[in-house]
Amino acid sequence: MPRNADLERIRNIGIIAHIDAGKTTVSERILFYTGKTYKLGEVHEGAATMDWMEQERERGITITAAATTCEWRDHQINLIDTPGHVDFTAEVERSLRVLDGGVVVFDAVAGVEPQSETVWRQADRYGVPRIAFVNKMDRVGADFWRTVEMMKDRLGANPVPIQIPVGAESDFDGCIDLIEMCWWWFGGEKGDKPERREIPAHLREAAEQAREQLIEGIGNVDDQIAIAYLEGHEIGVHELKTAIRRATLHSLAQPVLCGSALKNKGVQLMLDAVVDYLPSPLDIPPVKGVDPKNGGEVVRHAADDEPLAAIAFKIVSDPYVGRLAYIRVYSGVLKAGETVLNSTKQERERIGRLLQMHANQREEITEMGAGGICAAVGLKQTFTGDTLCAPDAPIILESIQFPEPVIRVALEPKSKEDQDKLATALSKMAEEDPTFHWTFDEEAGQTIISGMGELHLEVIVDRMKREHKVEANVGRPQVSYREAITRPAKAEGRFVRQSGGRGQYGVVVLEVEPLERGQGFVFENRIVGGAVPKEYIPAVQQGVKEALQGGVVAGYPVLDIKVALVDGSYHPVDSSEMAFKNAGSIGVKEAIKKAGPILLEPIMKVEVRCPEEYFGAVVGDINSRRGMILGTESMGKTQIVHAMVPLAETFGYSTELRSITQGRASYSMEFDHYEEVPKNIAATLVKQAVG
Ligand SMILES: Nc1nc2c(ncn2[C@@H]2O[C@H](COP(=O)(O)OP(=O)(O)OP(=O)(O)O)[C@@H](O)[C@H]2O)c(=O)[nH]1
Repeated sequence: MPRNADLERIRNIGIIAHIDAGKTTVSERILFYTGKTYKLGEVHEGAATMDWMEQERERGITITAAATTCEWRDHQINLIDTPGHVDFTAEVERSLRVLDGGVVVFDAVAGVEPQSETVWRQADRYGVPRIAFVNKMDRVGADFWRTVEMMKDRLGANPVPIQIPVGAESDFDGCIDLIEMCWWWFGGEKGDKPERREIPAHLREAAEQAREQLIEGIGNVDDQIAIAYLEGHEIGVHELKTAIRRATLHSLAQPVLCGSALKNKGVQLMLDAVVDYLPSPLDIPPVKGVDPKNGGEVVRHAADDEPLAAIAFKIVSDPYVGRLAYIRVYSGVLKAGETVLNSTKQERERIGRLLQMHANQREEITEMGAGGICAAVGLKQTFTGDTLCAPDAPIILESIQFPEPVIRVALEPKSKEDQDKLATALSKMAEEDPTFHWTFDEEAGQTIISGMGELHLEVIVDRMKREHKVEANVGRPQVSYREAITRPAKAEGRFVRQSGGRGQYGVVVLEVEPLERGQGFVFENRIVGGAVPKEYIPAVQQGVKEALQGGVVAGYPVLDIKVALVDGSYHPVDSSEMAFKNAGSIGVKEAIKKAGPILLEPIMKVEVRCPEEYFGAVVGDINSRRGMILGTESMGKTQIVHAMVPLAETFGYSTELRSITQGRASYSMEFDHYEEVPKNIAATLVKQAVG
């Protein structure tokens, strides 16, 4: 049996956190203690097993989410490593889509950082139950309780510490378990010999108080504990653990643990908590989808005897086996050698081999049942987010939504040979990463790549050079502006050529109106009485859609617009799809011109942390970048600045920040929303576009 645990003994979890909080180190320790790796790799010396890609090793960041299987206390844990950097949101989104529970790792010195905030909100959206691990308790400035308070303030979470630290900073010496009321001390060279000890006398009172708080915290969200508490009953270990599990599964509370992954302290207790408090596939609601035949709702339970329903959540091109698709099975059994239906594409696909991935080895398996995660070789047409199901019981599961790229860079291959290799390389990378797009601009003879931020594209260019051996000149990063309209308008689009022979005839009347931000494009057919015959309506829609790719202000794509086809006329002989398509394009451009078109630019949410003495310089610099300060906070001697800054003004920010703070500040940045470009700047952009 590949999925060598009963369903209730499976945990599909992700380690999620801000960059540098220690996810990779924590994951490494997990694999060590669960016996899958025998050597502890030091992340930044490049030995870490999870970070297998070359740049990940060099940069010390985890870019690709890898699914890894390990065992703990007779439970199978499928560990999905997620990247911390916001430029890789797609990785986080897709992981959250298939996780059942999360371990959120915080740095005890930095507390709650912006990416933890973003991921926390994403996890809320997907209803993922969480436990928190306050890592780096050994660092100078580590503060367990401050991190717990920040979880309340910044995340609106309900953190309930189930441990308290013994000592802090260099004196950090294990954790007090508030449920069993004992001290866990981590002996052995690798912390692999935990020892259960009496709580030290000087911490007895603090532990009693913290246990009281824990019971109160759980009592606030759990009636059984509330009643036992009010009636003054002694609450037993089992009773308390079950109540914590209930509260965690319903996302009413988040158990908080502490430790130091680097110093090998606390990780085993965190694994215990994964088993004790995070959901099995049976604890999450049955998955829902639609029947592609009639659009009706279909529900699938996590059981092997239900029809197959699975989702492909990651495609990678693997150096050994080629195209590899990571798959989460929700119901039924996925079998090697069988044909399944890709219901998203309406294509049948044959599963070649199935693999279970461990950090440093892969195991060939014959099948994977409900609740499991594995990788399949041989799928040709399946992409991220596609549903795979039984051909006779089709279902389409909700796909994974990815944001549109906001930044782009032009590439010019150095030689003819590079030119040929470039397209192959970029196609491969775009297949793996849904937030990375590329196009070839015929007019300029340039290849344009676009993505979610400067770092995102830097990594792509790096991979292009190293993995695919393509040499290219890289242009300066450019903002992907958008266009939108500000008021409704109406216009006619005529495409009429009738001078001898068979002519062209298509006339449409279109109404446009602005939609709320994020709504994209909506087309409505309001023709009554056949002013435009039915068979030409898809052509009109197509013409409109193509025209929206290049707006009237400066040629950028038009967003958030509703276009209604309200009237028109046709000719019995001269009308054609081509004529109506052209009429649609002309009509929508005319309407947009009258609808107060504007240019929009991406605005980034920025958080900077710096020592007090640099606060003025940091704020001044943000102001000079058309930034808006949203607020500031202090945390000890560190100042935290929250701001919104247009993407166009953020290029090269890391270098500038380093120079004004002598390298003592850190920042994070992510796309937040689009806003109108100020008139004077828009005028320059328009001039550039025209000229
Ligand atoms: N002092 C201390 N340092 C730690 C601890 N855990 C991790 N680190 C260090 O923190 C740095 C970041 O750790 P990683 O494990 O790479 O963090 P990450 O969150 O995976 O980072 P990304 O992959 O870049 O998102 C490394 O230098 C680690 O050695 C800890 O418990 N204590």
